[in-house]
Amino acid sequence: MRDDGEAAAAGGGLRLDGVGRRYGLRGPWVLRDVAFEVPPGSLVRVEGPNGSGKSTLLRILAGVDRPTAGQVSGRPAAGTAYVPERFPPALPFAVLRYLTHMGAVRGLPAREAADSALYWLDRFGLAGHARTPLDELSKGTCQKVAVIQALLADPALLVLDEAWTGLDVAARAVLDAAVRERVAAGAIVVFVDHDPRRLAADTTAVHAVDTGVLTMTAPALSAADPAPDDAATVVIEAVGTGRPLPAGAEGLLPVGESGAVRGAVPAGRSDAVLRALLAAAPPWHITAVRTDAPPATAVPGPRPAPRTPRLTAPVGATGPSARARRPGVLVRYQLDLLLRSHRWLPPLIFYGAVMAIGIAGGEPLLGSLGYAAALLLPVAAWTVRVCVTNEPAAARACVASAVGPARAQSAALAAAAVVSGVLGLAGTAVVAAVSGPHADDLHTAVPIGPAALAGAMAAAVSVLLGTAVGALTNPPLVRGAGWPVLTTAVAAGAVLIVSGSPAQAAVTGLVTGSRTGAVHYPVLALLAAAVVALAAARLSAWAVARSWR
Ligand SMILES: Nc1ncnc2c1ncn2[C@@H]1O[C@H](COP(=O)(O)OP(=O)(O)OP(=O)(O)O)[C@@H](O)[C@H]1O
Repeated sequence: MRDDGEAAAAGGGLRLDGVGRRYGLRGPWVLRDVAFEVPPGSLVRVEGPNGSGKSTLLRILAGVDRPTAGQVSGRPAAGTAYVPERFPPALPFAVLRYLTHMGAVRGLPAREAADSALYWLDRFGLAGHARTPLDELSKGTCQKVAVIQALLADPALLVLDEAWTGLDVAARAVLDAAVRERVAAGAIVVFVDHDPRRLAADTTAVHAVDTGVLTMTAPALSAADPAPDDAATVVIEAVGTGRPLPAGAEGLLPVGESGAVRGAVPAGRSDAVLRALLAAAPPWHITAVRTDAPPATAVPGPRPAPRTPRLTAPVGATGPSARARRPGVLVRYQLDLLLRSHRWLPPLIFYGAVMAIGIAGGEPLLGSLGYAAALLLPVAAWTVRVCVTNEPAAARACVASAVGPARAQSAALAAAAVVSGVLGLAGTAVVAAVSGPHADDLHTAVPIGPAALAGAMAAAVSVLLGTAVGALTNPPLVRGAGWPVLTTAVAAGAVLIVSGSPAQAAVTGLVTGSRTGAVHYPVLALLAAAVVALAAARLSAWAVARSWR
Protein backbone atom coordinates (compact mmCIF):
# COMPACT_ATOMS: atom_id res chain seq x y z
CA MET A 1 0.00 0.00 0.00
CA ARG A 2 1.54 3.22 -1.11
CA ASP A 3 0.39 6.69 -1.95
CA ASP A 4 3.06 8.06 -4.16
CA GLY A 5 1.04 10.71 -5.90
CA GLU A 6 3.68 13.41 -5.64
CA ALA A 7 6.45 11.14 -6.83
CA ALA A 8 4.52 10.00 -9.82
CA ALA A 9 3.18 13.37 -10.73
CA ALA A 10 5.32 13.71 -13.77
CA GLY A 11 3.66 10.65 -15.28
CA GLY A 12 0.27 10.52 -17.01
CA GLY A 13 -2.96 10.67 -15.06
CA LEU A 14 -4.27 9.90 -11.65
CA ARG A 15 -4.40 6.14 -11.27
CA LEU A 16 -5.97 3.71 -8.84
CA ASP A 17 -4.78 0.12 -8.78
CA GLY A 18 -6.66 -2.52 -6.82
CA VAL A 19 -7.84 0.05 -4.28
CA GLY A 20 -9.83 -1.29 -1.35
CA ARG A 21 -10.99 0.31 1.87
CA ARG A 22 -12.42 -1.13 5.04
CA TYR A 23 -12.93 0.70 8.32
CA GLY A 24 -11.41 -1.20 11.22
CA LEU A 25 -9.47 -4.43 11.04
CA ARG A 26 -12.53 -6.62 10.55
CA GLY A 27 -14.96 -4.15 9.04
CA PRO A 28 -16.69 -4.95 5.77
CA TRP A 29 -15.00 -3.79 2.60
CA VAL A 30 -16.53 -0.46 1.61
CA LEU A 31 -14.55 -0.45 -1.63
CA ARG A 32 -12.84 -3.40 -3.21
CA ASP A 33 -10.44 -3.73 -6.09
CA VAL A 34 -11.17 -0.34 -7.62
CA ALA A 35 -8.98 0.39 -10.62
CA PHE A 36 -9.15 3.18 -13.13
CA GLU A 37 -7.03 5.95 -14.57
CA VAL A 38 -8.03 9.55 -15.04
CA PRO A 39 -6.05 11.52 -17.62
CA PRO A 40 -5.39 15.25 -17.23
CA GLY A 41 -8.27 17.40 -18.41
CA SER A 42 -10.93 14.95 -17.24
CA LEU A 43 -14.23 15.63 -15.53
CA VAL A 44 -15.28 12.46 -13.74
CA ARG A 45 -18.58 11.81 -12.07
CA VAL A 46 -18.83 9.19 -9.31
CA GLU A 47 -22.30 7.87 -8.65
CA GLY A 48 -24.00 5.15 -6.65
CA PRO A 49 -26.66 4.63 -3.99
CA ASN A 50 -26.40 5.94 -0.42
CA GLY A 51 -23.66 4.24 1.53
CA SER A 52 -22.07 2.67 -1.52
CA GLY A 53 -18.68 4.25 -0.87
CA LYS A 54 -18.70 7.38 -3.04
CA SER A 55 -17.37 9.67 -0.31
CA THR A 56 -14.83 7.05 0.70
CA LEU A 57 -13.56 6.89 -2.87
CA LEU A 58 -13.39 10.68 -3.10
CA ARG A 59 -11.46 10.97 0.16
CA ILE A 60 -8.95 8.46 -1.15
CA LEU A 61 -8.64 10.35 -4.43
CA ALA A 62 -8.10 13.60 -2.51
CA GLY A 63 -5.35 12.02 -0.40
CA VAL A 64 -7.30 12.67 2.78
CA ASP A 65 -7.72 8.96 3.41
CA ARG A 66 -5.53 6.03 2.42
CA PRO A 67 -6.69 2.81 0.89
CA THR A 68 -6.48 -0.33 3.02
CA ALA A 69 -5.32 -2.18 -0.09
CA GLY A 70 -3.96 -1.13 -3.45
CA GLN A 71 -2.39 2.17 -4.34
CA VAL A 72 -3.08 5.60 -5.74
CA SER A 73 -0.48 7.17 -7.99
CA GLY A 74 -0.15 10.20 -10.20
CA ARG A 75 -1.72 12.73 -7.87
CA PRO A 76 -0.72 16.01 -9.54
CA ALA A 77 2.19 17.89 -8.02
CA ALA A 78 0.45 21.21 -8.70
CA GLY A 79 -1.97 20.67 -5.85
CA THR A 80 -5.05 18.81 -4.74
CA ALA A 81 -8.13 20.47 -3.31
CA TYR A 82 -11.17 18.90 -1.72
CA VAL A 83 -14.64 20.03 -0.76
CA PRO A 84 -16.00 17.65 1.90
CA GLU A 85 -19.62 16.56 2.01
CA ARG A 86 -20.30 18.53 5.18
CA PHE A 87 -18.26 21.63 5.88
CA PRO A 88 -18.16 22.82 9.51
CA PRO A 89 -19.11 26.39 10.38
CA ALA A 90 -17.51 25.83 13.82
CA LEU A 91 -14.20 27.46 12.95
CA PRO A 92 -13.22 30.53 14.96
CA PHE A 93 -12.27 32.66 11.95
CA ALA A 94 -13.79 35.41 9.88
CA VAL A 95 -14.30 34.38 6.25
CA LEU A 96 -11.33 36.22 4.71
CA ARG A 97 -8.96 35.18 7.46
CA TYR A 98 -9.85 31.52 7.04
CA LEU A 99 -9.54 31.69 3.28
CA THR A 100 -6.20 33.51 3.49
CA HIS A 101 -4.92 30.76 5.77
CA MET A 102 -6.16 28.14 3.33
CA GLY A 103 -4.58 29.92 0.38
CA ALA A 104 -1.27 29.91 2.23
CA VAL A 105 -1.70 26.26 3.17
CA ARG A 106 -2.33 25.59 -0.51
CA GLY A 107 0.99 27.22 -1.35
CA LEU A 108 0.18 30.84 -2.17
CA PRO A 109 2.20 33.70 -0.67
CA ALA A 110 0.08 35.57 1.91
CA ARG A 111 -0.70 38.50 -0.41
CA GLU A 112 -1.72 36.25 -3.29
CA ALA A 113 -3.79 34.12 -0.93
CA ALA A 114 -5.74 37.18 0.20
CA ASP A 115 -6.14 38.43 -3.39
CA SER A 116 -7.37 35.04 -4.52
CA ALA A 117 -9.80 34.87 -1.61
CA LEU A 118 -11.20 38.31 -2.46
CA TYR A 119 -11.47 37.35 -6.10
CA TRP A 120 -13.48 34.21 -5.40
CA LEU A 121 -15.58 35.88 -2.70
CA ASP A 122 -16.52 38.47 -5.26
CA ARG A 123 -17.26 35.85 -7.89
CA PHE A 124 -19.59 33.99 -5.54
CA GLY A 125 -21.26 37.25 -4.48
CA LEU A 126 -19.78 37.12 -0.97
CA ALA A 127 -17.58 40.22 -1.01
CA GLY A 128 -19.73 41.73 1.74
CA HIS A 129 -19.06 38.77 4.02
CA ALA A 130 -15.26 38.96 4.08
CA ARG A 131 -15.20 39.98 7.73
CA THR A 132 -18.16 37.90 8.90
CA PRO A 133 -17.29 35.16 11.40
CA LEU A 134 -17.78 31.72 9.87
CA ASP A 135 -20.13 30.65 12.66
CA GLU A 136 -22.50 33.51 11.80
CA LEU A 137 -22.92 32.47 8.15
CA SER A 138 -26.03 30.81 6.80
CA LYS A 139 -25.64 27.20 5.70
CA GLY A 140 -25.53 28.07 2.01
CA THR A 141 -23.04 30.90 2.51
CA CYS A 142 -20.83 28.60 4.55
CA GLN A 143 -20.96 26.11 1.68
CA LYS A 144 -19.72 28.83 -0.67
CA VAL A 145 -16.72 29.30 1.63
CA ALA A 146 -16.16 25.54 1.53
CA VAL A 147 -16.07 25.68 -2.25
CA ILE A 148 -13.87 28.78 -2.38
CA GLN A 149 -11.18 27.28 -0.13
CA ALA A 150 -10.75 24.57 -2.74
CA LEU A 151 -10.54 26.95 -5.70
CA LEU A 152 -7.99 29.38 -4.24
CA ALA A 153 -4.79 28.03 -5.78
CA ASP A 154 -5.77 26.59 -9.16
CA PRO A 155 -5.77 22.95 -8.07
CA ALA A 156 -4.65 20.39 -10.63
CA LEU A 157 -6.91 17.85 -8.91
CA LEU A 158 -10.24 19.10 -7.58
CA VAL A 159 -12.42 16.66 -5.65
CA LEU A 160 -16.00 17.79 -4.97
CA ASP A 161 -18.25 15.77 -2.68
CA GLU A 162 -21.80 17.12 -3.12
CA ALA A 163 -20.28 20.60 -3.34
CA TRP A 164 -23.38 22.03 -5.06
CA THR A 165 -25.71 21.00 -2.24
CA GLY A 166 -26.98 24.04 -0.38
CA LEU A 167 -25.77 26.54 -2.99
CA ASP A 168 -28.24 28.93 -4.57
CA VAL A 169 -28.81 28.86 -8.33
CA ALA A 170 -26.30 31.63 -9.05
CA ALA A 171 -23.57 30.01 -6.97
CA ARG A 172 -24.19 26.66 -8.64
CA ALA A 173 -23.63 28.30 -11.98
CA VAL A 174 -20.40 29.91 -10.73
CA LEU A 175 -19.17 26.53 -9.50
CA ASP A 176 -20.14 24.88 -12.81
CA ALA A 177 -18.12 27.53 -14.63
CA ALA A 178 -15.17 27.19 -12.26
CA VAL A 179 -15.13 23.43 -12.82
CA ARG A 180 -15.19 23.87 -16.59
CA GLU A 181 -12.31 26.35 -16.32
CA ARG A 182 -10.21 23.93 -14.31
CA VAL A 183 -10.87 21.10 -16.74
CA ALA A 184 -10.12 23.35 -19.73
CA ALA A 185 -6.80 24.23 -18.06
CA GLY A 186 -5.92 20.54 -17.91
CA ALA A 187 -6.89 19.78 -14.32
CA ILE A 188 -8.75 16.68 -13.18
CA VAL A 189 -12.08 17.26 -11.47
CA VAL A 190 -13.87 14.38 -9.76
CA PHE A 191 -17.32 14.98 -8.31
CA VAL A 192 -20.36 13.44 -6.68
CA ASP A 193 -23.69 15.18 -7.04
CA HIS A 194 -27.25 14.01 -6.56
CA ASP A 195 -28.40 15.79 -9.74
CA PRO A 196 -27.70 13.47 -12.69
CA ARG A 197 -27.72 16.46 -15.05
CA ARG A 198 -24.88 18.18 -13.22
CA LEU A 199 -22.24 19.07 -15.85
CA ALA A 200 -23.47 16.12 -17.89
CA ALA A 201 -22.42 17.61 -21.21
CA ASP A 202 -18.87 18.17 -19.96
CA THR A 203 -18.38 14.93 -18.05
CA THR A 204 -15.76 12.69 -19.62
CA ALA A 205 -16.39 9.55 -17.53
CA VAL A 206 -18.83 8.19 -15.00
CA HIS A 207 -17.74 5.67 -12.39
CA ALA A 208 -20.54 3.89 -10.59
CA VAL A 209 -19.86 2.26 -7.23
CA ASP A 210 -22.27 -0.19 -5.69
CA THR A 211 -21.91 -2.54 -2.73
CA GLY A 212 -18.27 -1.58 -2.48
CA VAL A 213 -17.25 -2.54 -5.98
CA LEU A 214 -16.66 -0.35 -8.97
CA THR A 215 -19.24 -2.11 -11.06
CA MET A 216 -19.10 0.00 -14.16
CA THR A 217 -16.72 2.35 -15.82
CA ALA A 218 -18.71 4.07 -18.46
CA PRO A 219 -18.58 7.23 -20.48
CA ALA A 220 -20.95 10.02 -19.72
CA LEU A 221 -23.39 10.28 -22.57
CA SER A 222 -26.27 12.43 -21.53
CA ALA A 223 -29.30 13.94 -23.09
CA ALA A 224 -27.47 17.24 -23.04
CA ASP A 225 -24.67 15.91 -25.24
CA PRO A 226 -24.98 16.25 -28.96
CA ALA A 227 -26.42 13.09 -30.46
CA PRO A 228 -23.57 10.95 -31.73
CA ASP A 229 -24.80 11.21 -35.28
CA ASP A 230 -24.55 15.00 -35.10
CA ALA A 231 -20.84 14.93 -34.25
CA ALA A 232 -18.23 14.19 -36.82
CA THR A 233 -15.93 12.19 -34.53
CA VAL A 234 -15.86 11.00 -30.93
CA VAL A 235 -12.56 10.77 -29.03
CA ILE A 236 -12.41 7.62 -26.92
CA GLU A 237 -9.74 6.89 -24.31
CA ALA A 238 -9.45 3.57 -22.53
CA VAL A 239 -7.00 1.70 -20.34
CA GLY A 240 -6.23 -1.98 -20.43
CA THR A 241 -3.25 -3.93 -19.17
CA GLY A 242 -1.35 -4.29 -22.39
CA ARG A 243 -3.86 -6.66 -23.93
CA PRO A 244 -4.60 -6.44 -27.64
CA LEU A 245 -7.64 -4.39 -28.58
CA PRO A 246 -10.80 -6.47 -28.89
CA ALA A 247 -12.43 -6.94 -32.28
CA GLY A 248 -14.64 -3.96 -33.01
CA ALA A 249 -12.37 -1.45 -31.27
CA GLU A 250 -9.97 -0.96 -34.14
CA GLY A 251 -8.83 2.59 -34.71
CA LEU A 252 -7.64 3.31 -31.14
CA LEU A 253 -3.88 3.73 -30.79
CA PRO A 254 -1.54 3.17 -27.80
CA VAL A 255 -0.67 6.25 -25.73
CA GLY A 256 2.70 5.83 -24.00
CA GLU A 257 3.46 2.50 -22.37
CA SER A 258 0.79 2.53 -19.68
CA GLY A 259 -1.69 0.32 -21.54
CA ALA A 260 -3.80 3.36 -22.45
CA VAL A 261 -5.26 3.80 -25.91
CA ARG A 262 -6.88 6.77 -27.54
CA GLY A 263 -8.48 7.45 -30.86
CA ALA A 264 -11.08 9.44 -32.74
CA VAL A 265 -13.74 7.27 -34.30
CA PRO A 266 -16.70 8.25 -36.45
CA ALA A 267 -19.61 9.23 -34.22
CA GLY A 268 -21.86 6.55 -35.66
CA ARG A 269 -19.31 3.87 -34.69
CA SER A 270 -18.54 5.09 -31.16
CA ASP A 271 -21.24 3.05 -29.39
CA ALA A 272 -20.01 -0.15 -31.06
CA VAL A 273 -16.38 0.60 -30.08
CA LEU A 274 -17.39 1.29 -26.48
CA ARG A 275 -19.46 -1.89 -26.34
CA ALA A 276 -16.52 -3.90 -27.68
CA LEU A 277 -14.16 -2.46 -25.04
CA LEU A 278 -16.60 -3.01 -22.17
CA ALA A 279 -17.56 -6.52 -23.32
CA ALA A 280 -13.93 -7.70 -23.54
CA ALA A 281 -12.76 -10.14 -20.85
CA PRO A 282 -11.59 -8.56 -18.66
CA PRO A 283 -13.27 -5.30 -19.72
CA TRP A 284 -11.28 -2.21 -20.61
CA HIS A 285 -11.73 0.86 -18.47
CA ILE A 286 -13.14 3.73 -20.48
CA THR A 287 -11.46 6.84 -19.15
CA ALA A 288 -12.89 9.46 -21.49
CA VAL A 289 -15.36 10.04 -24.25
CA ARG A 290 -15.65 13.45 -25.81
CA THR A 291 -16.38 15.19 -29.01
CA ASP A 292 -13.25 17.32 -28.99
CA ALA A 293 -9.57 16.70 -28.31
CA PRO A 294 -8.39 16.96 -24.68
CA PRO A 295 -5.67 19.32 -23.51
CA ALA A 296 -2.28 17.70 -23.60
CA THR A 297 -0.97 18.40 -20.12
CA ALA A 298 -2.18 19.36 -16.68
CA VAL A 299 -0.97 22.83 -15.86
CA PRO A 300 -2.60 25.40 -13.63
CA GLY A 301 -4.54 27.62 -16.00
CA PRO A 302 -5.14 31.33 -16.20
CA ARG A 303 -8.11 32.71 -14.38
CA PRO A 304 -10.90 34.46 -16.21
CA ALA A 305 -10.95 38.22 -15.86
CA PRO A 306 -12.41 39.22 -12.50
CA ARG A 307 -15.82 40.86 -12.55
CA THR A 308 -14.66 44.09 -10.99
CA PRO A 309 -11.48 45.86 -12.11
CA ARG A 310 -10.57 46.49 -8.47
CA LEU A 311 -9.78 42.84 -7.98
CA THR A 312 -7.05 41.19 -9.90
CA ALA A 313 -6.93 37.47 -10.21
CA PRO A 314 -3.75 36.01 -8.80
CA VAL A 315 -1.31 34.52 -11.21
CA GLY A 316 -1.74 30.78 -11.48
CA ALA A 317 0.67 29.31 -8.97
CA THR A 318 3.28 26.99 -10.29
CA GLY A 319 3.70 24.06 -7.96
CA PRO A 320 1.94 25.46 -4.90
CA SER A 321 2.13 22.16 -3.08
CA ALA A 322 5.89 22.53 -2.78
CA ARG A 323 5.51 25.85 -1.02
CA ALA A 324 2.74 24.44 1.15
CA ARG A 325 5.33 22.20 2.69
CA ARG A 326 6.74 25.19 4.55
CA PRO A 327 5.85 24.06 8.04
CA GLY A 328 5.57 27.65 9.28
CA VAL A 329 2.39 28.22 7.29
CA LEU A 330 0.68 25.20 8.79
CA VAL A 331 1.84 25.93 12.33
CA ARG A 332 0.66 29.54 12.02
CA TYR A 333 -2.77 28.30 10.96
CA GLN A 334 -2.88 25.88 13.89
CA LEU A 335 -1.75 28.55 16.36
CA ASP A 336 -4.36 30.99 15.08
CA LEU A 337 -6.99 28.27 15.34
CA LEU A 338 -5.94 27.51 18.91
CA LEU A 339 -5.75 31.11 20.06
CA ARG A 340 -9.11 32.06 18.55
CA SER A 341 -10.84 28.95 19.88
CA HIS A 342 -9.85 29.92 23.45
CA ARG A 343 -9.35 26.24 24.24
CA TRP A 344 -5.85 27.15 25.45
CA LEU A 345 -7.42 28.81 28.49
CA PRO A 346 -8.04 25.72 30.70
CA PRO A 347 -4.43 24.44 30.57
CA LEU A 348 -3.18 27.99 31.10
CA ILE A 349 -5.44 28.55 34.11
CA PHE A 350 -4.45 25.17 35.55
CA TYR A 351 -0.75 25.98 35.13
CA GLY A 352 -1.15 29.45 36.64
CA ALA A 353 -3.23 28.20 39.58
CA VAL A 354 -0.93 25.33 40.51
CA MET A 355 2.12 27.58 40.14
CA ALA A 356 0.48 30.12 42.45
CA ILE A 357 -0.22 27.41 45.03
CA GLY A 358 3.23 25.81 44.88
CA ILE A 359 5.60 28.73 44.39
CA ALA A 360 6.06 31.26 47.15
CA GLY A 361 8.22 34.39 47.00
CA GLY A 362 11.69 33.95 48.51
CA GLU A 363 11.66 30.12 48.30
CA PRO A 364 14.92 28.47 47.08
CA LEU A 365 15.32 29.17 43.35
CA LEU A 366 16.39 25.78 42.02
CA GLY A 367 13.69 23.85 43.90
CA SER A 368 11.01 26.20 42.59
CA LEU A 369 12.34 25.85 39.03
CA GLY A 370 12.14 22.06 39.42
CA TYR A 371 8.52 22.33 40.57
CA ALA A 372 7.64 24.61 37.62
CA ALA A 373 9.30 22.27 35.10
CA ALA A 374 7.53 19.20 36.51
CA LEU A 375 4.16 20.95 36.38
CA LEU A 376 4.72 21.84 32.73
CA LEU A 377 4.78 18.23 31.55
CA PRO A 378 1.07 17.42 32.07
CA VAL A 379 0.19 20.91 30.85
CA ALA A 380 2.09 20.28 27.59
CA ALA A 381 0.36 16.91 27.15
CA TRP A 382 -3.02 18.59 27.75
CA THR A 383 -2.20 21.29 25.20
CA VAL A 384 -1.45 18.58 22.64
CA ARG A 385 -4.87 17.08 23.31
CA VAL A 386 -6.44 20.47 22.72
CA CYS A 387 -4.53 20.99 19.47
CA VAL A 388 -5.12 17.58 17.91
CA THR A 389 -8.84 17.67 18.65
CA ASN A 390 -9.40 21.36 17.96
CA GLU A 391 -9.96 21.30 14.22
CA PRO A 392 -13.27 19.91 12.92
CA ALA A 393 -12.64 16.77 10.87
CA ALA A 394 -13.89 18.27 7.62
CA ALA A 395 -11.68 21.35 8.03
CA ARG A 396 -8.73 19.07 8.72
CA ALA A 397 -9.61 17.14 5.55
CA CYS A 398 -9.39 20.35 3.49
CA VAL A 399 -5.90 21.00 4.88
CA ALA A 400 -4.89 17.36 4.48
CA SER A 401 -5.87 17.37 0.81
CA ALA A 402 -3.25 20.11 0.27
CA VAL A 403 -0.39 18.86 2.42
CA GLY A 404 -1.26 15.31 3.40
CA PRO A 405 -2.70 14.11 6.71
CA ALA A 406 0.72 13.53 8.28
CA ARG A 407 1.86 17.13 7.86
CA ALA A 408 -1.47 18.42 9.13
CA GLN A 409 -1.05 16.33 12.29
CA SER A 410 2.60 17.35 12.73
CA ALA A 411 1.58 21.00 12.54
CA ALA A 412 -0.98 20.52 15.33
CA LEU A 413 1.68 18.89 17.51
CA ALA A 414 4.19 21.63 16.72
CA ALA A 415 1.65 24.32 17.60
CA ALA A 416 1.07 22.64 20.97
CA ALA A 417 4.82 22.51 21.61
CA VAL A 418 5.18 26.20 20.74
CA VAL A 419 2.39 27.22 23.15
CA SER A 420 3.79 25.03 25.95
CA GLY A 421 7.27 26.38 25.25
CA VAL A 422 6.10 29.97 25.61
CA LEU A 423 4.33 29.02 28.84
CA GLY A 424 7.50 27.33 30.11
CA LEU A 425 9.64 30.37 29.38
CA ALA A 426 7.14 32.68 31.06
CA GLY A 427 6.94 30.34 34.08
CA THR A 428 10.73 30.16 34.35
CA ALA A 429 11.01 33.95 34.18
CA VAL A 430 8.39 34.44 36.91
CA VAL A 431 10.03 31.85 39.18
CA ALA A 432 13.46 33.42 38.64
CA ALA A 433 12.00 36.82 39.52
CA VAL A 434 10.17 35.87 42.72
CA SER A 435 12.37 33.10 44.21
CA GLY A 436 15.27 33.59 46.58
CA PRO A 437 18.70 33.18 44.90
CA HIS A 438 19.89 30.73 47.50
CA ALA A 439 20.03 27.01 48.27
CA ASP A 440 17.75 25.15 50.69
CA ASP A 441 19.99 26.17 53.60
CA LEU A 442 19.03 29.81 52.82
CA HIS A 443 22.74 30.78 52.94
CA THR A 444 24.50 29.29 49.94
CA ALA A 445 24.11 31.67 46.98
CA VAL A 446 22.72 30.38 43.68
CA PRO A 447 23.53 32.44 40.56
CA ILE A 448 20.24 33.56 38.99
CA GLY A 449 21.32 33.48 35.31
CA PRO A 450 22.74 29.92 35.22
CA ALA A 451 19.88 28.68 37.41
CA ALA A 452 17.30 30.23 35.10
CA LEU A 453 19.03 28.64 32.11
CA ALA A 454 18.99 25.23 33.78
CA GLY A 455 15.32 25.80 34.67
CA ALA A 456 14.51 26.73 31.07
CA MET A 457 16.27 23.60 29.83
CA ALA A 458 14.32 21.45 32.29
CA ALA A 459 11.13 23.18 31.12
CA ALA A 460 12.09 22.35 27.53
CA VAL A 461 12.53 18.70 28.54
CA SER A 462 9.02 18.78 30.02
CA VAL A 463 7.58 20.44 26.93
CA LEU A 464 9.14 17.83 24.64
CA LEU A 465 8.13 14.85 26.76
CA GLY A 466 4.67 16.28 27.45
CA THR A 467 4.25 16.70 23.70
CA ALA A 468 5.37 13.10 23.21
CA VAL A 469 2.92 11.87 25.85
CA GLY A 470 0.11 13.88 24.27
CA ALA A 471 0.94 12.56 20.81
CA LEU A 472 0.93 8.95 22.00
CA THR A 473 -2.19 9.11 24.16
CA ASN A 474 -4.56 11.05 21.93
CA PRO A 475 -6.12 10.58 18.48
CA PRO A 476 -5.29 8.92 16.24
CA LEU A 477 -3.37 6.49 18.51
CA VAL A 478 -5.87 6.56 21.39
CA ARG A 479 -9.45 7.37 20.53
CA GLY A 480 -12.69 7.78 22.45
CA ALA A 481 -14.05 10.28 24.92
CA GLY A 482 -12.53 9.07 28.21
CA TRP A 483 -9.51 6.94 27.37
CA PRO A 484 -7.27 9.67 26.01
CA VAL A 485 -7.75 11.84 29.12
CA LEU A 486 -7.02 8.93 31.46
CA THR A 487 -4.02 7.66 29.51
CA THR A 488 -2.63 11.18 29.18
CA ALA A 489 -2.83 11.76 32.94
CA VAL A 490 -1.34 8.36 33.84
CA ALA A 491 1.44 8.59 31.24
CA ALA A 492 2.36 12.15 32.22
CA GLY A 493 2.62 11.11 35.89
CA ALA A 494 4.65 8.04 35.01
CA VAL A 495 7.11 9.99 32.86
CA LEU A 496 7.72 12.35 35.78
CA ILE A 497 8.39 9.70 38.42
CA VAL A 498 9.88 6.74 36.55
CA SER A 499 13.57 6.56 37.24
CA GLY A 500 15.65 7.02 34.10
CA SER A 501 13.10 9.24 32.39
CA PRO A 502 14.69 12.46 31.03
CA ALA A 503 12.00 14.51 32.79
CA GLN A 504 12.69 12.84 36.10
CA ALA A 505 16.42 13.38 35.60
CA ALA A 506 16.02 17.07 34.73
CA VAL A 507 13.68 17.83 37.63
CA THR A 508 15.75 15.79 40.09
CA GLY A 509 18.89 17.63 38.93
CA LEU A 510 17.30 20.94 39.92
CA VAL A 511 15.87 19.71 43.23
CA THR A 512 19.10 18.03 44.40
CA GLY A 513 21.10 21.02 43.19
CA SER A 514 18.93 23.15 45.44
CA ARG A 515 20.32 21.26 48.45
CA THR A 516 23.93 22.20 47.67
CA GLY A 517 23.50 25.28 45.54
CA ALA A 518 25.08 23.58 42.47
CA VAL A 519 23.52 24.24 39.06
CA HIS A 520 23.30 21.19 36.72
CA TYR A 521 22.41 21.68 33.07
CA PRO A 522 20.20 18.79 31.87
CA VAL A 523 21.91 18.51 28.47
CA LEU A 524 21.59 14.75 28.05
CA ALA A 525 17.99 14.79 29.25
CA LEU A 526 17.22 17.50 26.70
CA LEU A 527 18.74 15.51 23.85
CA ALA A 528 16.93 12.33 24.91
CA ALA A 529 13.63 14.23 25.22
CA ALA A 530 14.08 15.68 21.73
CA VAL A 531 14.60 12.20 20.28
CA VAL A 532 11.56 10.80 22.10
CA ALA A 533 9.38 13.75 21.05
CA LEU A 534 10.39 13.44 17.40
CA ALA A 535 9.74 9.70 17.42
CA ALA A 536 6.33 10.14 19.06
CA ALA A 537 5.36 12.91 16.63
CA ARG A 538 6.36 10.78 13.68
CA LEU A 539 4.37 7.83 15.01
CA SER A 540 1.29 10.00 15.50
CA ALA A 541 1.64 11.48 12.00
CA TRP A 542 2.22 8.04 10.54
CA ALA A 543 -0.91 6.73 12.25
CA VAL A 544 -2.97 9.60 10.88
CA ALA A 545 -1.64 8.99 7.39
CA ARG A 546 -2.48 5.29 7.66
CA SER A 547 -5.96 6.13 8.93
CA TRP A 548 -5.14 3.95 11.90
CA ARG A 549 -8.26 3.28 13.97
N1 LIG B 1 -15.12 6.76 9.28
C1 LIG B 1 -15.90 5.69 9.06
N2 LIG B 1 -15.91 4.68 9.93
C2 LIG B 1 -16.66 3.58 9.74
N3 LIG B 1 -17.47 3.40 8.67
C3 LIG B 1 -17.51 4.38 7.76
C4 LIG B 1 -16.72 5.57 7.90
N4 LIG B 1 -16.97 6.36 6.82
C5 LIG B 1 -17.84 5.70 6.05
N5 LIG B 1 -18.16 4.51 6.62
C6 LIG B 1 -19.08 3.51 6.07
O1 LIG B 1 -18.69 3.24 4.74
C7 LIG B 1 -19.84 3.06 3.93
C8 LIG B 1 -19.73 3.98 2.74
O2 LIG B 1 -19.81 5.31 3.21
P1 LIG B 1 -19.65 6.56 2.23
O3 LIG B 1 -19.88 7.79 3.04
O4 LIG B 1 -18.39 6.43 1.49
O5 LIG B 1 -20.86 6.29 1.23
P2 LIG B 1 -21.58 7.29 0.21
O6 LIG B 1 -21.83 6.51 -1.01
O7 LIG B 1 -20.81 8.54 0.07
O8 LIG B 1 -22.94 7.57 0.97
P3 LIG B 1 -23.94 8.85 0.83
O9 LIG B 1 -24.46 8.87 -0.57
O10 LIG B 1 -25.02 8.55 1.83
O11 LIG B 1 -23.13 10.07 1.19
C9 LIG B 1 -21.05 3.30 4.80
O12 LIG B 1 -21.56 2.05 5.21
C10 LIG B 1 -20.49 4.05 5.98
O13 LIG B 1 -21.23 3.75 7.13
